[in-house]
Amino acid sequence: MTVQQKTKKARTDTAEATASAPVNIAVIKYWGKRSEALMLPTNSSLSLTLDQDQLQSKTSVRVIADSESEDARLWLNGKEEKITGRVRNLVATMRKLRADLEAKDSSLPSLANKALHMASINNFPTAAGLASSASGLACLAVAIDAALQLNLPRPQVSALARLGSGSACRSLFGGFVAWDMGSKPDGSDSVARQVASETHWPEMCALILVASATQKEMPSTAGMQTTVETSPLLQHRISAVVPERMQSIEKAIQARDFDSFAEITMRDSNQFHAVCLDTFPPIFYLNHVSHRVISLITKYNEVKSKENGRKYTVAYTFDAGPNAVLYLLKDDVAEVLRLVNAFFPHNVAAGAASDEYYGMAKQFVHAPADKVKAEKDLETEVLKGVKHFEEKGGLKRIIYTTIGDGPRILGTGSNGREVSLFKEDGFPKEL
Ligand SMILES: Nc1ncnc2c1ncn2[C@@H]1O[C@H](COP(=O)(O)OP(=O)(O)OP(=O)(O)O)[C@@H](O)[C@H]1O
Ligand SMILES: C[C@@](O)(CCOP(=O)(O)OP(=O)(O)O)CC(=O)O
Repeated sequence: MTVQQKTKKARTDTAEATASAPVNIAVIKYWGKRSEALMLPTNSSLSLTLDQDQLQSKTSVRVIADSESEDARLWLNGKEEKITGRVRNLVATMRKLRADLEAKDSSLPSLANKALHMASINNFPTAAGLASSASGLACLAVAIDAALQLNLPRPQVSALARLGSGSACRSLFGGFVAWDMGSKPDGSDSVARQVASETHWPEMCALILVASATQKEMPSTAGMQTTVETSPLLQHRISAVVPERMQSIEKAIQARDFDSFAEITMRDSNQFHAVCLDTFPPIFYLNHVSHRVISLITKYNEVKSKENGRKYTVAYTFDAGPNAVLYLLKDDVAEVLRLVNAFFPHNVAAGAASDEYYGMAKQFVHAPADKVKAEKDLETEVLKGVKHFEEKGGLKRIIYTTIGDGPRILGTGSNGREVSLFKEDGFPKEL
């Protein structure tokens, strides 16, 4: 082998990258597209990026150097998946960007027309209303960008991730992220941007009450399409509600004004589910457990307000599924968690072991002795005011997390061997 051949081989061998990306949970919900082809929304939205140390997608992408074909293959959680039209589009668009670079500079390794292997894992339930498509597609776009050595700026990777799933464009940034709907027909002004970084409001955190970890009946894509076609309430939401809410919630975030943030968040979740009910035929994402969570939080906010003078201590929000995401400040987590426990007692015998059920939330479960009496009184007052207290049935798991950063490149080329999801032969490692 000549020196030149060796250099070329070494270069093409390193065309692999592994990335991780976070989940984001919206407080102003995206629901509806004005262009399916360009993945453009009917309204702006805003989300909080959750810490990827708790919830994350991890994806490796490898360019198969000695391949003759332009195959693209995807393994999700260890199983090969059929590639959807959207992922195909994402891959084709990114390959085209690489081909343009190679056409301009013939010294670049040829990566654009080689087979691409993609492997991804989620460390939480997939397609269960926990925004796996957001972290998953964001991660894929970041890993392809690195594997194809495109080095695109984050806003451009965000726009590419959007082709895979709308909400994914927000997972490209940490902290508080807006997706401005834009108005141009080509979608060039429909972009995500960071409103405030993950360090802006360090007290903000989230408790996710998992009511179901199974796949939902109506996927978001199909659900929102039917809503756009049939719901008059959606039109009102788009024109008269969201524009004002986007401005108000951005202001609340900048000012760290939890009362305003919480009220807008809960109202927007309520309206999103009202729009689902206004869809014909109707879509139901909330279940009885979700309704019980709403009653509990509403009562708790009311009782707590007399004590701390704040209008709201906790804000709930629900995506396209029954799981509740509670946004609250760190100092209130322990009390809220113990209240949730009193309302939804965790039955170790019937469910997951305690560690699995609570995860990181376990640190908050036991009340310090000096708080026991005060908390018991508050608990009694809240619980006596909430209906359905005696009912059985409850939560599958509780996840405690904070606000986190955007995607991370975990390794590239031969420096990424240890973190890679691939074996030497370019096929996924056993999980
Ligand atoms: N890590 C991943 N890599 C690539 N694609 C993924 C990944 N995780 C999820 N997906 C894709 O996203 C789909 C799930 O999206 P869906 O919108 O149905 O659920 P969700 O994102 O969990 O819920 P929601 O967006 O309503 O909160 C999966 O079937 C898969 O096609
Ligand atoms: C309820 C939501 O979570 C809907 C998310 O929808 P998706 O982004 O999953 O839909 P597609 O763009 O069709 O892939 C609200 C939100 O995240 O803003």
